[in-house]
Amino acid sequence: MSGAAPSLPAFYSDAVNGLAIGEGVGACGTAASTGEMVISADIQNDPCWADFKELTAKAGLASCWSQPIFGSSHEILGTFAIYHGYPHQPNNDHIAMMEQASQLVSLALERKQVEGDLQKLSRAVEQSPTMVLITDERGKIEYVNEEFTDVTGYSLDEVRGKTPAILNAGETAPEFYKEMWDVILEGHDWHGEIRNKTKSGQPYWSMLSISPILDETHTITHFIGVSEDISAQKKTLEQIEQLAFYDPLTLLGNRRLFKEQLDIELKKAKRNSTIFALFYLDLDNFKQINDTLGHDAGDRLLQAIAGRLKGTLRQSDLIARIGGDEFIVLLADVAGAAEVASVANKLLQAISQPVLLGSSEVKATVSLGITMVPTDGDDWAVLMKNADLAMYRAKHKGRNNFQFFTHEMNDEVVNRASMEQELRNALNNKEFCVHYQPQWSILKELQPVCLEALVRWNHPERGQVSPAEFIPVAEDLGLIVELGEWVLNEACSQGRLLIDAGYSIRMAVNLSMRQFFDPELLNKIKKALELHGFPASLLELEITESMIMEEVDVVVDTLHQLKLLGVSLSIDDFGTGYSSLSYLKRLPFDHLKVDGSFVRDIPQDKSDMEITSAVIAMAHKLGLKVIAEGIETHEQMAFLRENGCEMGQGFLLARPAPLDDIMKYLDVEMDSLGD
Ligand SMILES: Nc1nc2c(ncn2[C@@H]2O[C@@H]3COP(=O)(O)O[C@H]4[C@@H](O)[C@H](n5cnc6c(=O)[nH]c(N)nc65)O[C@@H]4COP(=O)(O)O[C@H]3[C@H]2O)c(=O)[nH]1
Repeated sequence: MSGAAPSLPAFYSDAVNGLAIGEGVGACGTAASTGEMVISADIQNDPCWADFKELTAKAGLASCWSQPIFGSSHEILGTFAIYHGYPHQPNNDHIAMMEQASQLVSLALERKQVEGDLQKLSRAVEQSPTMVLITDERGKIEYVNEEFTDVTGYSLDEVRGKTPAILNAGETAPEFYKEMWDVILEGHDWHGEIRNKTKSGQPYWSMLSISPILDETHTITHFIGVSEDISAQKKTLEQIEQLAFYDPLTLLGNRRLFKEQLDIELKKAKRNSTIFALFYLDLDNFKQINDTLGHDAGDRLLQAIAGRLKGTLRQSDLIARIGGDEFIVLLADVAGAAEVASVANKLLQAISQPVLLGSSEVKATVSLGITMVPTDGDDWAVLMKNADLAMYRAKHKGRNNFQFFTHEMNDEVVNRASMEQELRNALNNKEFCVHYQPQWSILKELQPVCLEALVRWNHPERGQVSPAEFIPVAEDLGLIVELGEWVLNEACSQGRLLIDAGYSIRMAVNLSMRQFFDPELLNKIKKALELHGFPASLLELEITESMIMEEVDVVVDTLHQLKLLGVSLSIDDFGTGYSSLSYLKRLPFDHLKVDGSFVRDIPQDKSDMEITSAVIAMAHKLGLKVIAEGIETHEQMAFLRENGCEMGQGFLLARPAPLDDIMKYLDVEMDSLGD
């Protein structure tokens, strides 16, 4: 309770102030609590004053009549009370007077409350952190708040009587405003984002809500606009979008953006019956460049490639970077395959021009797969798969070329899937066997010095499947580790049988990439040697040149550990990789096998002959003996001998065959073949 009573003693008012209302808390407390008039004609004998007898006696108050004051919604605002210094019972006139007085007080109190509310409201609007603008029904500005002035630079005096059109940045179409007015004039609220400008002409994004204010006859009297400057949020959103849809390194679109754009292009092409082409590009030697020149150089190369793509293609073509060194291009609205092929050629040309990365000049090439839309498909997943398959075909065809997708490529994938399944069962079903091909010393007398173990798959329906076909699949599936171990054991056990029969000959076994990087490799080799009692000195492991280019440190370490076992090592398919001389010098190889592809065209291809003789000379400088693969003719043999190649292998000398068939070469001197 709090009281306002100028004629009551101050100590009395102080004592009463702050008391909780309730029955028994004097006449006023009881009236406020019950909503009924309370007449205490004799305070000293009135139970509701029991706790305040002394206080009232001290104040000289003997009677109190208290009437509740009701607000317009019949809520109790307070009480109106009359005290007397003597016990006093009111008559009807007194009661009527009390009721009238309380009504008058109610009016005064309510008015004060409304004024207070209005004041609070206007202060809230004035100091609101959002912009508030009020116009009359013709759109003439009557009021703007401080925030409006802060953001736009316009004071109320400057804009009063003008329309909000002064804020129009001129970047929004008139139809937009027309639609907005249609909504508001219908008496509805409108929300939206519009581009405004400040007094100094600075454009900004405004998130705006406009509400018409209606009177009791539902006529619009005013409009109120509440808005916020959302330029900063917009900018953040744009940045997020940039990150979500663009590759920060090359500033090209990313996979997500490309997919969206492709969907639009697909619909367009369908509507207009046009065709377009999808290119999938993969850098051929990116890993090598990255590994040798570092990631910064790799990044700059990718930027350079992106620049070349942009420089070669039309502005309307879409380009995206969708992975580390993978780009994708959509060539919109093309006339046909010939045009597409010519663009592909131009791209290969542009990309293969040398790029200067710091002080090194690098030549990058790409393998490019092409799929045509809608001929090859009309859906993102299918098209991507097609282009990817075609790109892989381009890789297999020697890189730096392009290939169109064909449906046969798809069939191959299906075949491969079934081969995967069959391969998984082949070991258990004992469908593999090992053939051996002798390697011969060729310089003086022709003598078999080693037998290379070559695995064969006797497929129950397809007959013998070439290892060139199934080894890569076994490698991908990881099955090669188990298969390779089986071949190793076969070779050691057959080698042991040969020793027992009086022929001590080296057995060469191919190691696949997965086997080479298998942490159990050394243990497995030791175990095989022990199990079959085959001496390490007679086991040769063939490791391809491409394998030693992988994780350099692991390779060097593994090769040295193998060497410690006592086995000999040969570097296979030499000439097909990119190994550097200084690197080779660090590796403990015994033999180097010149790849058959160089031997094949001797003596027709002069450059192959030059390469072969250079490789032989280089190998000798490194202290390695050379084995030439794929010798098929006497001319080849003569050339290799002239160039000092110590050993040879090929159909001219012996084809791979089961060990029983190979035994004859071990019995017979073969001098006659050499001439
Ligand atoms: N045109 C022609 N070819 C000749 C001639 N002399 C030998 N060849 C073939 O050349 C391949 C030599 O083996 P590679 O280069 O290690 O190439 C091998 C090797 O990389 C892989 N491979 C075979 N067996 C195994 C194995 O047990 N483990 C692993 N990891 N790979 C194996 O499969 C590849 C192909 O093996 P094959 O089909 O047996 O093919 C063999 C052999 O039959 C010739 O005068 N002319």
